Amino acid sequence: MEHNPDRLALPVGTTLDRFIMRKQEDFPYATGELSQLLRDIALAAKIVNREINRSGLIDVAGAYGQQNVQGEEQQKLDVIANIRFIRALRNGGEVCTVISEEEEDMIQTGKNQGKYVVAIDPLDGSSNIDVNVSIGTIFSIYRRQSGIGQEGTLEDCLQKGIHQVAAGYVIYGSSTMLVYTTGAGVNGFTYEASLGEFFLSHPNITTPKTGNLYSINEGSSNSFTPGVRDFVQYCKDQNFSARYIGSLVADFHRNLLKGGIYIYPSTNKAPNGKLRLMYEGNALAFIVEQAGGKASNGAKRLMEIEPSSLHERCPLFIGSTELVEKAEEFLTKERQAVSAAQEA
Ligand SMILES: O=P(O)(O)OC[C@H]1O[C@](O)(COP(=O)(O)O)[C@@H](O)[C@@H]1O
Ligand SMILES: [Mg+2]
Ligand SMILES: [Mg+2]
Repeated sequence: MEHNPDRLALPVGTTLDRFIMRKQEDFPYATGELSQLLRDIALAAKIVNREINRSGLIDVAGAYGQQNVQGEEQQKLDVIANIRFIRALRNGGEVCTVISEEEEDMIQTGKNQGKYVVAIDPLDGSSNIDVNVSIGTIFSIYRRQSGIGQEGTLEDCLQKGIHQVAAGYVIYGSSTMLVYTTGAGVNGFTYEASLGEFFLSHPNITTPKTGNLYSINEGSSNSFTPGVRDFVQYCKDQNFSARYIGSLVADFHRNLLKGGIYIYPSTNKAPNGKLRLMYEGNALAFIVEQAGGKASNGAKRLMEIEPSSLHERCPLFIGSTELVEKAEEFLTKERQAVSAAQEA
């Protein structure tokens, strides 16, 4: 944000609700359901924000004692956030079906008139909850393909990222922000807890074409493929800074604003990487592209991957266009070397 010495004297500004309403006025034939859906998500985000803020004081921190569908240890806040977002989406009435990282199957809201399907990672970076480090929520919104009046179908849920009508994330950090796109740029809103409102703080976010930050879990470097290893070496040769929080939302948000690349590659342990296409990858890919950046699985545009299951994983290379393209160059060389070896 540009420094403005008068800023402190200014009123806080445009609320998220007013911003959504103004955008709605740009589309007089739109019915307002998507706008209402974004408001429902913002409401759930405020509730989850409250739970996170006081998690050290009341019994909502720590392990829940069960594993989710991915075989990962659930934290109490994973479960709470999942309940809160699903409840808000069900009560809102615009959504027929929700898919969540925390749920094995589709969740039918019972609102069969709803035109939309939502994919959500209710709490991202949950290993950072107990240590007061930034965590987040990630969501994608799709228009249903099946006819109104019945439950949403698997086909409604398994759409390519390019079909998202909106996507966003909430970062619960040193301040709480909601960042979203409906395909006409990216805007960020900062939460003012005493007023209970998100205010427009980062209008028209654009990401730098390049940057000097690289974010990858180098603890797994023994199982990186040669292309990834070479790209990481390239980053070091350029004297880039390594930054890795371990909460995708927080790592992504920093790089979006400052320029850089985030990588979660395929490794020996996780041949398709760790991140989930439907709950994490596609939403951030839509946002980064709308901000002028790029997202890829190393071989193709992430949003063009045809999903085949709700919880499928994908390698992720996301951030400043020049850096993602550079990483893709190294991966292309790796693939060429593999096929040359196979032919020999
Ligand atoms: O510890 P690792 O393997 O680097 O994993 C960190 C990544 O895993 C995740 O925590 C997965 O998200 P969840 O907390 O939603 O399961 C990402 O947010 C994060 O970037
Ligand atoms: Mg996550
Ligand atoms: Mg999660």
